[in-house]
Amino acid sequence: MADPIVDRLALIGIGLIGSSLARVVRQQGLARHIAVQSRRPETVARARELGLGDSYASDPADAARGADLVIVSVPVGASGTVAEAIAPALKPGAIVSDVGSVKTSVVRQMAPHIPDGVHFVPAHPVAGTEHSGPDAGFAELFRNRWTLLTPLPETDQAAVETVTRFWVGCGANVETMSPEHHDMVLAITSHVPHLIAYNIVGTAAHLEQVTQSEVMKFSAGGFRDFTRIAASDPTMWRDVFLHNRDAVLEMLARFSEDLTALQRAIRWGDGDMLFDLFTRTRAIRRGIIEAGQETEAPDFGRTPGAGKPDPAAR
Ligand SMILES: NC(=O)C1=CN([C@@H]2O[C@H](COP(=O)(O)OP(=O)(O)OC[C@H]3O[C@@H](n4cnc5c(N)ncnc54)[C@H](O)[C@@H]3O)[C@@H](O)[C@H]2O)C=CC1
Ligand SMILES: O=C(O)C(=O)Cc1ccc(O)cc1
Repeated sequence: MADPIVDRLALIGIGLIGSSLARVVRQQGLARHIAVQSRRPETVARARELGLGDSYASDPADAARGADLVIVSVPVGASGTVAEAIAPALKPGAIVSDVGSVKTSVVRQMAPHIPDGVHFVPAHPVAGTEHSGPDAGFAELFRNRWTLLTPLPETDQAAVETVTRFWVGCGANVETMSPEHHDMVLAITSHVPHLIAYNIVGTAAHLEQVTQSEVMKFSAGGFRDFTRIAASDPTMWRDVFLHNRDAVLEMLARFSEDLTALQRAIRWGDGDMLFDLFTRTRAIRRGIIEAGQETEAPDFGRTPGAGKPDPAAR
């Protein structure tokens, strides 16, 4: 077990990400004390049953008081309200971070509330599943995954280093970039793919209603993969699209143009165009696997037990 990186860690929000952090922090000994917060008494009670923390609160300020590192793991649309609530309780020298899937909006919402003398290091672990809540977390979630940090140019370097060591302790690889760049990259690699999944499952469900066909019953592998992604948390994803609006709309416009080109190729029987694109995309996937960034068949949520709490980590 490594030396603790911080004395007192406050986890504001204890869903999939907050509870995965609680488990890995406990397992790796990254903090001496874990203060857990959640709004709803039922969730606090469940976190207590699971033994996720050393102390429990429903008021975010109570959890954040005296913490060296505060990690906010709530839907991105709630990050400003949470920052405002914890601000009076933050001690000088504390570090505030988050895990939100969108960064420009989170910085805009949270930064104005961060008191002088407190460091703000926004972060995004690019790791997750379609499950949510404190039961869904597991200690291995961040292992060999990226965590992207988006500190502002004036952010204290020592605070960035502490947050980097923290995520490395959780098993992640860490890279730093601007919030704007982050939001562009994630729009095409994560946000638009989720929108496509929500859309195709919605379209199929609509067809099912209209024709009484057996779309769902006989769905092939590709569609099943979409249904997994389209089962992701509605609140979280509503907030992602509302808060990364510009980048998502820009990437969607590009996507629609390319889709129209494919539509045309199909209509006019341009097999070469289809074959060339599919050959290039196959090479991209194989390149990713060869670079060791992905296994042949990611298994999130498919194997019974995957995505469930890790009893050894409690
Ligand atoms: N689910 C995923 O795969 C990933 C999620 N993220 C980000 O992590 C953050 C948390 O997501 P999850 O842990 O998946 O969500 P979750 O739904 O499992 O947990 C959310 C937590 O936030 C609390 N919460 C919800 N609304 C709130 C509000 N209005 N005010 C205060 N607290 C509120 C809930 O009580 C719960 O404790 C989000 O910002 C999301 O974008 C980042 C990487 C992956
Ligand atoms: O479940 C999946 O396939 C995901 O893509 C998980 C995920 C969701 C949101 C993020 O910001 C990062 C990762």
